[in-house]
Amino acid sequence: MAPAFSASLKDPSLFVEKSYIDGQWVSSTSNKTFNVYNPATEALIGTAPESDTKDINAAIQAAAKAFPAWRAQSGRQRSRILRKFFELIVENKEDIGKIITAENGKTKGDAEGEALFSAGFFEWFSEEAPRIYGDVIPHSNPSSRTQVLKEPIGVCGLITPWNFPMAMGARKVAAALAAGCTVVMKSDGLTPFASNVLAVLAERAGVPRGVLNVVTALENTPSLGLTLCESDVVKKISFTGSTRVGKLLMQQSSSTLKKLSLELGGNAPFIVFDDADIETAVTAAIISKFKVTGQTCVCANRFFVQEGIYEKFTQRFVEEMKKAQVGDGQNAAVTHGPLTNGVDKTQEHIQDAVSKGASVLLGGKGLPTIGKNFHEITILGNTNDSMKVATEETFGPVAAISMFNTEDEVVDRANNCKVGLASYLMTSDLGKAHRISERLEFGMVAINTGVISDSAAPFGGVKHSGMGREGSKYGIDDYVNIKMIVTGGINTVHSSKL
Ligand SMILES: NC(=O)c1ccc[n+]([C@@H]2O[C@H](COP(=O)([O-])OP(=O)(O)OC[C@H]3O[C@@H](n4cnc5c(N)ncnc54)[C@H](O)[C@@H]3O)[C@@H](O)[C@H]2O)c1
Ligand SMILES: O=CCCC(=O)O
Repeated sequence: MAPAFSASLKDPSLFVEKSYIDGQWVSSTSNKTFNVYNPATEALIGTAPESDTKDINAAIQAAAKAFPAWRAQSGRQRSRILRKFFELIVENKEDIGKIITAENGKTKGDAEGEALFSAGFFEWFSEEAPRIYGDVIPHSNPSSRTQVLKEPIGVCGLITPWNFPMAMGARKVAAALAAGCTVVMKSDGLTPFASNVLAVLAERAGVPRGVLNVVTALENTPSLGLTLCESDVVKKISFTGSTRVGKLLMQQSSSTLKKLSLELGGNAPFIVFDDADIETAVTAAIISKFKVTGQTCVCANRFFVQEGIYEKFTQRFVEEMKKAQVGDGQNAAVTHGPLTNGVDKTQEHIQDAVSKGASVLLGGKGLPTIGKNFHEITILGNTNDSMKVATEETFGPVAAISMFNTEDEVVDRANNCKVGLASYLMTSDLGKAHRISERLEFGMVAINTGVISDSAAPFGGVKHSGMGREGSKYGIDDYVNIKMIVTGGINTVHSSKL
């Protein structure tokens, strides 16, 4: 028998094959489980409970029971716990990285980077927790006073994806806990174990029982999502994933009129103007397109390169990406791991583009000799806006490059999509950078960089990319209700004049 995966960890207790409900590690009451496989080796990593509606209802009840005491703690008290949480993630980053690589496939560097990215949200929100200020507003009537309080919403249902199995949960949990909310997190069935590490470390950091509950499921995911949406006890849903599922959750939440945060799909334009610094543009393109082998929601999807720089940019981009090494993310020499689940869509998009006239400048094929989830790093030239690489998010390692001539043309083409999450523009002209940024219909614009995310920056989209913001000083707003208190009958004549 192969040694258990947990034996490869410095601290095997970080790897737990259960759900975490009301401070206990539990199986599903149905006793059903599902298997989790390494996308690189296809080896079984472990099994997790196939939780059902009874299990998630137990988690909802636990979160409701824990809410009054958690909200009653001061922001400073919650801050100390969140700070400890941050420190524990940093201390355990190597083991966390190993778990992320095993279940998601991303490389060691990306996986440990994700651990630190996750830790950053706990650090940031530990600093925000004591500063959830209200307001005092001058009333129109001189004998009245108006105060505004920001109060925690209550129990929150968090649904997270597989592409950042720890960080997308951390982004939500840290903000929710800082605000004084309690949570039920439904992790992704492909990647449940890094989410479970959050529960292990929450307990060690001193998060009281019931405040954070983590429920695992694969096939039962839709029914658990429905239960969270339809529960009157759950006051808010925060979801990261596709636009299709985000819309479904919004519909399902209408009967209980929940507050929603939806971080959904993107179709990011990456615009390179003639006056761009070529090396800056190539470096940014590599990061934004091929991070996690093209599986991030902020990955560049459509490259628009101005006529005068098209050949030079394309040639340098291809030259650099030829150095990429695709393989098992555990291997230190590997720069790009397998796809967690997107080889078919990647192939479909390439074939569609080629059939409509695109040229393959690099890669183009799957890599079944390494494993069914591997795909070559691919760059396509001469793409156009009718191809699937332009109309849909590929979520795979394909850079689709097309040429443009004028500012107006590129702004129109970039905005010509239903979604609006991330966008990138490369130029040395400051005026143009501002002008174009203001015309782009996207929640986020990156100028001369391929790195868009930071715990201090508001992350989120417009149009069909969703609503709400995560991280930053705005991130808390998604987890509080505003309460107004008006006091009347205040005698405005000072006592000395009475
Ligand atoms: N905006 C962001 O921050 C962000 C981050 C990561 C991924 N994404 C988007 O997610 C998509 C890729 O992920 P995917 O295809 O796995 O997305 P998906 O929407 O199918 O899955 C995301 C999560 O939703 C869960 N889910 C699926 N059906 C559900 C249902 N009926 N009820 C409740 N939960 C359900 C899945 O188990 C998973 O945990 C891309 O479009 C990407 O852009 C967005
Ligand atoms: O994939 C979604 C989030 C990725 C990021 O914040 O960089």
